Amino acid sequence: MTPAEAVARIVAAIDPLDEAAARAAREHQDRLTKPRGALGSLEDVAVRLAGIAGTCPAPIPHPAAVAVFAADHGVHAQGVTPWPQEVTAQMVANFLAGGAVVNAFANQAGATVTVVDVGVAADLPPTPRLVNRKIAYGTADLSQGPAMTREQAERAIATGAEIAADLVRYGARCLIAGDMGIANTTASAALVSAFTGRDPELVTGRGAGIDDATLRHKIEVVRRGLEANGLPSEEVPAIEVVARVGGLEHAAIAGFILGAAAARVPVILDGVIAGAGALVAAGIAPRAIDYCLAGHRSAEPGHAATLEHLGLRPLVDLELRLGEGTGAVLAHPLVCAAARVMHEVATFDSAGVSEKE
Ligand SMILES: O=C(O)c1ccc[n+]([C@@H]2O[C@H](COP(=O)([O-])O)[C@@H](O)[C@H]2O)c1
Ligand SMILES: Cc1cc2nc[nH]c2cc1C
Repeated sequence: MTPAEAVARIVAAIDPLDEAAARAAREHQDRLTKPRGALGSLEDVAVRLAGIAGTCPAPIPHPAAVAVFAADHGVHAQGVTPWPQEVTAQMVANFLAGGAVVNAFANQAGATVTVVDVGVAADLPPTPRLVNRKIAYGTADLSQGPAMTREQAERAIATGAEIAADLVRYGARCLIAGDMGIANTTASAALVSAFTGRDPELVTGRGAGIDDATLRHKIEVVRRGLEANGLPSEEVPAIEVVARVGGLEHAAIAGFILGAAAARVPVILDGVIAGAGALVAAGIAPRAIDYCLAGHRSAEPGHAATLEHLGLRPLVDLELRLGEGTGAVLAHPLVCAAARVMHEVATFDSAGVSEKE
């Protein structure tokens, strides 16, 4: 099977949400011993989970599995980040040793962390916990032309979908999309601008920490990258957009979302990189976004634009700007709580509580 055929097969496996289960969940919410709507957007989460699972109430989406997709970026050469490229590989080692923030948050949430090398620019020592699916030693510089070939993008998408299917097979009931890649907020800004049509100035941020002068330069690099790649354009398909200005981790995250949707398992999105991956997934299969929950809103400005464009409401807003899946892992207990309400809270009838007059 070619990578293009693999992607087409995953897309064909994505069904719409189960409307009857979602309707039953909304009706059940309204019978629970609380004023109607009192759980705010957690009620929408419970309804969404029922539509995803196709049952009411939905199973509690536990345990969660985090996949951290790691890759490097040719645009690093443009001086868009103060961090050396080696930090991507070094942080992969840190994830594998259990020493990163995502490991601590995942331990708290009872989630596993799987690290997937889709494009790190170094050979990583093989260890049983690292999934080596390297497609290239980093992308080409998007400010000069296409970051990758269409086939590379398709392979990364198919890889992300396979990882999602594997994690579900191993018992995950909720998937979390994380990333690691020095310079990937530049590629994210280019993707967000390409898909939302917003000016690079509005969607480019400070990433892992830059001064005002470097931010101005980064905005110009994003602008040059879009121009060099003929974007934005309605005529360019989403796979081609991620191939031209995205990263291998963005493409893999898009595939991971498609894979979660095909398996009818909820996927919690992290920050601007996962969000940009979701824009790609939406361009390939719009209904895949129905299987997504926005874990948090990142401080990176392109993330708010992304969530608005996708119509997703973030569960947590703590001004995080780390990536790795951290914001999504923090939201996982909230998603589980929303589901648990539907199993355990009494109804007005069962508890003998009088209803509003
Ligand atoms: O998730 C986010 O919204 C986010 C915001 C800022 C930075 N990051 C992380 O920081 C790295 C990229 O930052 P930079 O400045 O090198 O583009 C990459 O590893 C991301 O996971 C992540
Ligand atoms: C130290 C460090 C940790 C990270 N985790 C995700 N992106 C990161 C970027 C840096 C620089």
